[in-house]
Amino acid sequence: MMPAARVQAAIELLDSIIEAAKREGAPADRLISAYFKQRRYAGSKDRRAVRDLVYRVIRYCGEIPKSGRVGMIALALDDPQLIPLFDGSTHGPPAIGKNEKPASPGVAPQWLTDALSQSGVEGDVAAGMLGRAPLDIRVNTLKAEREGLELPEPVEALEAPNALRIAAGTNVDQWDEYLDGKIEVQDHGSQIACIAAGARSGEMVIDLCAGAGGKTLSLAAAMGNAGHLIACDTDRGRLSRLVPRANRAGASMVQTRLLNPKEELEALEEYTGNADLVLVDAPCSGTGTWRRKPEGKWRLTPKSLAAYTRLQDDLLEIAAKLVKPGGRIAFVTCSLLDAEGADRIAEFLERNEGFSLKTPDVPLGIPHGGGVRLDPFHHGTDGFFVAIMQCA
Ligand SMILES: C[S@@+](CC[C@H](N)C(=O)[O-])C[C@H]1O[C@@H](n2cnc3c(N)ncnc32)[C@H](O)[C@@H]1O
Repeated sequence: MMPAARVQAAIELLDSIIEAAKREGAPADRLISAYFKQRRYAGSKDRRAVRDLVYRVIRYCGEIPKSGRVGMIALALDDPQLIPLFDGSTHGPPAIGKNEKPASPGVAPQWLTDALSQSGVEGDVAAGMLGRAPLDIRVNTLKAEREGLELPEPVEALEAPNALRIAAGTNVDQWDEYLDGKIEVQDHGSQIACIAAGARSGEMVIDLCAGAGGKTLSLAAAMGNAGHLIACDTDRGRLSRLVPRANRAGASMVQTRLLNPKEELEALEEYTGNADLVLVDAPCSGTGTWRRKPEGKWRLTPKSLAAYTRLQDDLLEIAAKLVKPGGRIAFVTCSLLDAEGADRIAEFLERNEGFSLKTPDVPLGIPHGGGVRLDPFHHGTDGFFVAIMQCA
């Protein structure tokens, strides 16, 4: 593909990403894969270049652009090398018209930048949310130790005791060490959140929102496979992906339980008042994961944010019923909005006088809103809020 054709392809893709963001359609990475499946003539360099342009525009524009073209024009005004590629050639975009209004640059739509700013996220910290994510792995201590583990590529040891960072884009899932379950892909921030939860051997632990088990496997390793670890979720597909991962990791202690929304406690009746630890890794807006899915800033609405916060409250109430006296709740969201962190905790503690905050014992993070916060700018991790509440 000629460079101008790549720009035009990126504009077309942006149009579909913008449409999908408005009507809760497919995420950008899926739309990009589908686009190239139908255009086999595009080689790997073309795909990489188009993808890169698409994500640069998404990162660059704050408000959702009116069209892919005005988004690309905004980027071109910031990167003049792109301007001559609006050349009107057969497969390229028409020249930029004098009256064409470019999309406005920014971190996120105004309502979200305001909410972030009220949560203490501004300037470099806010801009850092749209950087590029590294690739972090966790050494699975059920099968290996970080010290002395030989891996095919150079790695950097991080603060979490089993965390390593490697070059983004490395295909670790083809490494023997991955296939043997000695390593897992897990963001450093997610590893820190599990450390904060402090799961110990022999405990009764409920991972209430286990998904495909990213944190479950980390908890199983911390527990040395001893005790009880119940991985729950309302999403059958995600839970079913957890099972082979647990097998590969040798996490034989993990039991899964599929929940029905609004009937979670019925399914977990036998554990009521019995858990040493309930991890609530709650569904959230994902503002802390914009490095991986920057279009998330265009997909979120005040209404969907409010729905997340209601669900977070409900899940915390469920956790409060499961935990035993002296036990604890670890509340985690991958969000930097106080609405999904400090505010949820404050309201929970108001409703539940028997619980008190415990300072998370973690090697990284900034105390914030009763818990700790991690962010891409300060810590090079995804954005996370983690709080621990102990039952009297
Ligand atoms: C942030 S994700 C969990 C990620 C996972 N813990 C990990 O580390 O990979 C939140 C999960 O909550 C699940 N969920 C949504 N509503 C739920 C509910 N009412 N009860 C339990 N899980 C729920 C979602 O299906 C989703 O998998």
